[in-house]
Amino acid sequence: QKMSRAAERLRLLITHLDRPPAAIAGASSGALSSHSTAAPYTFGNNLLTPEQRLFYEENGFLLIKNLVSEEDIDRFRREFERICRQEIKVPGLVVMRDVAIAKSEFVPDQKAVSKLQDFQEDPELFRYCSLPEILKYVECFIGPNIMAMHTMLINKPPDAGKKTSRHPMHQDLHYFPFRPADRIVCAWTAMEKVSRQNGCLVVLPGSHKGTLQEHDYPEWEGGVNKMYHGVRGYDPQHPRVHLEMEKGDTVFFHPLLIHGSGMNQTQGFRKAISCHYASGDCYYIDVKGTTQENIEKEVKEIAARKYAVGDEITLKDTWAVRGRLVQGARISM
Ligand SMILES: CC(C)CC(=O)SCCNC(=O)CCNC(=O)[C@H](O)C(C)(C)COP(=O)(O)OP(=O)(O)OC[C@H]1O[C@@H](n2cnc3c(N)ncnc32)[C@H](O)[C@@H]1OP(=O)(O)O
Ligand SMILES: Nc1ncnc2c1ncn2[C@@H]1O[C@H](COP(=O)(O)OP(=O)(O)OP(=O)(O)O)[C@@H](O)[C@H]1O
Ligand SMILES: O=C(O)CCC(=O)C(=O)O
Ligand SMILES: [Fe+2]
Ligand SMILES: [Mg+2]
Repeated sequence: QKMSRAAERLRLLITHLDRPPAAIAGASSGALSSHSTAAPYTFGNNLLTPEQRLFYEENGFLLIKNLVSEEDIDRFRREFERICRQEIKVPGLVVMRDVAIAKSEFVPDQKAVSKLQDFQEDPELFRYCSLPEILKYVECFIGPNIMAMHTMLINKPPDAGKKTSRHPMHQDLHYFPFRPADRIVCAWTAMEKVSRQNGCLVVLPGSHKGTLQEHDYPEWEGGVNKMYHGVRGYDPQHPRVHLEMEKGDTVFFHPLLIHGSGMNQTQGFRKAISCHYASGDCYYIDVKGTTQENIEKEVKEIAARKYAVGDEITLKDTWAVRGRLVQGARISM
């Protein structure tokens, strides 16, 4: 059988150097030595086609059409609405409002909620993180031991006129005190059609091959949401790709991939659900003295207020309590 060009290129890239998942399950140090092979960002386990694998290696993301069923998405949407109406209370859940309305009167309605974070204690929403169709792809990027570390349901509101619905270009690794980066992946599923009009994801292809950059609040006149840091000195000339997606389409992306989302110029609330996964054999790092110190400071301030704890809480603690094993073994996380 004749190989496609992508398959041939990939074969040349990974000859003799591939890491079969079986070998990794028993030898975690091998799994963790990132960039030790010519195809460092993926595992060859026969799910990804050579074209898909090469695409992720080169671009740092992979879009899979129609991965999550309409029925599941409708269930997540109904659960989200129940939470907004305050019919259920979920331990640990963060309900975020857009900065443009943060100081106005609260109404228990989805119009007041721009994002849910940390829904790991909500069985219905957390079902997303354990969906077999998601996990089989996650395994291609981070191996068989899988922790769900960070969960979000984003309800990007119609822009209130100050462009605060934008999410500045950033690398998710800025928020994570664990490594290696190559054993972390985000799954992001569109809960409805997302387009440039309602603020789809925007990515800089190939940026995952760079290093973690300095992040800070962008200097935006209309205001910026809490913790929405952007890469410093963002170059608007860099080629961007807008990821327009249909309901159920899912993009997997690397935590160093620079991405953001534009303004929502429609009257609808643009919904997506996502989970960041890390390998169970990742390890925590101390971010002191690194570019991540500024976000650590903010996280600690919020944790101190929310849980009335002092400086003894570490950034690592805030992650270790939220992480949930969804497949394989929890080794060092
Ligand atoms: C990879 C991944 C991690 C990347 C990302 O997700 S980047 C974004 C990360 N975002 C987050 O982690 C969410 C952070 N947000 C939160 O923790 C919460 O929404 C809070 C900002 C703490 C507000 O929650 P809560 O304290 O329950 O709300 P309150 O209504 O009592 O407001 C307290 C003070 O915060 C202000 N506030 C609320 N929402 C926002 C906002 N969106 N942007 C900026 N400031 C905000 C609010 O005005 C109030 O301020 P003061 O009255 O104390 O001056
Ligand atoms: N100074 C900046 N720093 C960081 N990110 C930025 C900056 N300016 C814009 N962005 C981000 O770049 C991405 C694209 O922004 P933009 O507002 O152009 O959206 P868009 O979807 O391309 O809209 P349009 O169709 O109007 O061009 C968004 O993620 C936005 O938040
Ligand atoms: O859904 C979006 O707008 C992007 C959110 C995002 O990138 C994030 O919260 O890290
Ligand atoms: Fe992000
Ligand atoms: Mg624009």
